Amino acid sequence: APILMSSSPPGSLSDTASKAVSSSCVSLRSPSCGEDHGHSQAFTFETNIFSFLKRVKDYIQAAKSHMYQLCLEMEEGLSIMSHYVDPHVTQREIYRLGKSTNKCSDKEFSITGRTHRLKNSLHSNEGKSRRCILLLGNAGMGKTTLIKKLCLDWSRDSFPQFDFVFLLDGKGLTLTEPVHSLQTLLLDLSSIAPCCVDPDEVYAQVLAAPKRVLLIFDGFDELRDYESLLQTQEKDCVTLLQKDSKMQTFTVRQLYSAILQRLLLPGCTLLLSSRPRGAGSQLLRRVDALLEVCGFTSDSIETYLTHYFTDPDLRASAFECLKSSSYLHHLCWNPALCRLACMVLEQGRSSEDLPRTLTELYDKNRHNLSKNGDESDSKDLLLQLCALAWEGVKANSSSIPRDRTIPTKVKVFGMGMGILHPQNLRRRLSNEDNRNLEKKRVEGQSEKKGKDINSADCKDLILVWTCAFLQSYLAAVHLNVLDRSFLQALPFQTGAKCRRRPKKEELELTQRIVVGLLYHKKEKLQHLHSQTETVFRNTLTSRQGLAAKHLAGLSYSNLVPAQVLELCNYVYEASTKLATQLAENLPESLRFNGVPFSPPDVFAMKDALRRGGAEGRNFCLDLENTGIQISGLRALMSLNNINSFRACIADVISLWEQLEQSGEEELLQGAVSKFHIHPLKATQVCHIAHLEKLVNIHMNKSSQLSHSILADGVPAVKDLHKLEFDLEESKIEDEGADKLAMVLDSLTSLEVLNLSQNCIGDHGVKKLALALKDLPKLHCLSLYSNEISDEGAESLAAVLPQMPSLTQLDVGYNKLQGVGAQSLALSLRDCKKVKTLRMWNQCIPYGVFERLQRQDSRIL
Ligand SMILES: Nc1ncnc2c1ncn2[C@@H]1O[C@H](COP(=O)(O)OP(=O)(O)OP(=O)(O)O)[C@@H](O)[C@H]1O
Repeated sequence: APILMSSSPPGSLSDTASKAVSSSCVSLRSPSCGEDHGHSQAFTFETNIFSFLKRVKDYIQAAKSHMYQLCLEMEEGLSIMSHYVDPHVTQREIYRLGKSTNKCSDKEFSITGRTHRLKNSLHSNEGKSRRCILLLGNAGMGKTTLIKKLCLDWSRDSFPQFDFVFLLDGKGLTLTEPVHSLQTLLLDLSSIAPCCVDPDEVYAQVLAAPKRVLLIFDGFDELRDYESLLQTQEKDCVTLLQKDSKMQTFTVRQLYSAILQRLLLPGCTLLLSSRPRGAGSQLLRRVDALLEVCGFTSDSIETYLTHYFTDPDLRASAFECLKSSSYLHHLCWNPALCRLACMVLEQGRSSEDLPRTLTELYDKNRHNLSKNGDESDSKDLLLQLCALAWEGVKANSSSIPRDRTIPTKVKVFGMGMGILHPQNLRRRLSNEDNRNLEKKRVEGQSEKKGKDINSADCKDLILVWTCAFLQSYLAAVHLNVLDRSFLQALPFQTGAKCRRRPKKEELELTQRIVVGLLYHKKEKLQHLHSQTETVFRNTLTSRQGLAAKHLAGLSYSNLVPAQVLELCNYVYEASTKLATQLAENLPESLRFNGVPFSPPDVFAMKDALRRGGAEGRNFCLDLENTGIQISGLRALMSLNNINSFRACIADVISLWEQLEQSGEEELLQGAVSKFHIHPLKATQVCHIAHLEKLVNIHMNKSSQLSHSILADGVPAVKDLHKLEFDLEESKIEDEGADKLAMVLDSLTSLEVLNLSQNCIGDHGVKKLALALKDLPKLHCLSLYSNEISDEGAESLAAVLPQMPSLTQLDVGYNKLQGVGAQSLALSLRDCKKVKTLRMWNQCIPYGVFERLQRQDSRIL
């Protein structure tokens, strides 16, 4: 709820409705009208307003109850009311990469690691309007569910700031006919809009107060899907749209595009959901807040299980099983996989029989699928679906193209098995339909799907794969069983140029599962195969050989960190043999900075590192900006072949605190001595506070950590040679400089300090100057482009001779004038070691700088 709470002040429809009609009120009262006449006209008008208001209000009420019904169900058989668990949502920062340029290059904006893992970060920025919110999350992480919950809450009056909520689906783009207007888009295509008695009136109200409208775009698979909508439109189309948005001559694409470009309904609030892959620089430039659904924590998994298993015995055994199967437990971080794990646990399997990989998790599930119906018939239908699934993965599509003809039998089978789901893109439900829907719900019936897909409305129905994981699994079965182009299933196949581009999620999953299927439960695959047992086995063996050879031939030094992580997941899915091969080849220094780490990623990584350890290998890990959980850090630190590591300072401190509390001395010892922060580049304001906290521990000033292991200080602090403050969107200013000055004297190894472009003024530089003389090794100091004037320059000049190692000082582009420049130059005479002093700026009077430079050539 807080996502939207602060975005606009609460109001009521009556306020805005009266505002909406007030302009027409003026035009209705003609000045030529006589008194009496005017009175009676005003009377009719007021009656009109009342009925107008009533009709719009009725529509809103109907929309709410309709939405309530449609959003109650998370997926078939699971109700939000009973099964919803609050997912972990974090706020991320969007920032510019190159701050000194004005160019808007594609790379200028990037989504970087999580800035903070605060659950309530959504409360921040109170009062700042958030007109466009982007919700990111991988497949199955719960974006749609979160949106449904939000809609459900609106239907129960939890968002008084919005009179209207419309939900638009990315799949709507498959409707290509130019027959829509903004009005029909909102009132007919919004998947949660009810039937409307008087669309014109409702639409007028929407236009009159767009600030009270929330428009949600869901079902866009990747950021790049939005990106193509943001490309500029043809001029004519824009003019037409702005002139008359009621004309039914536009395509859904044109309308979506105009809304996203803020040409239509510019004042409304937009909530967009997407998977994080694909470039999104244009979109990110337009976004005010960026949220990420990070799935379930251990606690939420427990809550989910408690809701799922109502029988106490089953629940207890499910908890027990999950505890014993570490990887399965880690997979449950993804809500869709958590649900699947529960379905497997429901079968009351013994711990040994639980899935150990993603492939096995789906394998167990497929086994249920193929039980139904006539064996050979269902096998054939399943294989046809598998082929379709692979087509979709290749085309990066989570639905079956509308022009793709498929035998009805396959459709019905797919829907019956819960593999495909029919989605109606145009909801023109009559009141009668609504009543029927309600009746069915009350009676607990679900719609008869086989009939649905063949009904007259078929052209508006689209078949969607119910789950990305399942689609990938089926595609993998296809590649393994039928497809001759098995080679496509090997990772990192594409040419050097495409290599660095992030792979589509389904393709990555498919590749993992293909290799998983090669090694696990071969009998099950053979069941789908038409070859003889010997031929089948030979094919498998030769493919295993191909996979091993392919991995052996990879050039590990050319892989980007995300690919190294992908490989770890890949081999974990496959076999011990491949895993050992990987462990031998892993680079010693593993820099994952900026690569998101989920709990299963940590598990697979740990497995690979552990195997490396068995081969006598040691590793250095960089886990900054990976969003790794503290439990994940702890798991990796429990390995004894990690030489050094770095991660978010605040998280590492929390880990130390946990280890001290639990009395795990050995682990604490390792986590302290192996941690390093050099070179440190602070990019966010919170990093200053983190450093301060670390230095306080180093100085034994922390109340939380008092262990004897820390008595000699923190090696990471002692070994910091280079410190840079390159804050995005923000500056450290005098306040930050003040804080920094307090910790500087602990950084005894510091050689390079870069504080350029940080709005530091005289006050800040005075404090810094006092601390700088205590840094025995500092040889390079940059205060380039700050706000230091003569006073600050003088305080710097005063300490310069006391800085024994300084060789380079940069105070260029500040505000010092002749006096400051002269003091610095004078002081320079006593600093034999200094090689360069940069101090030019346009405030230094003409001639002064030149004279100083002539006197001392070190001045630049
Ligand atoms: N908060 C939640 N509480 C309980 N179950 C959840 C929650 N979020 C998701 N799920 C389960 O996971 C399934 C998948 O979630 P959802 O469809 O919302 O994911 P998504 O992020 O929209 O994925 P995709 O990108 O593939 O569309 C849901 O059908 C539901 O069973």
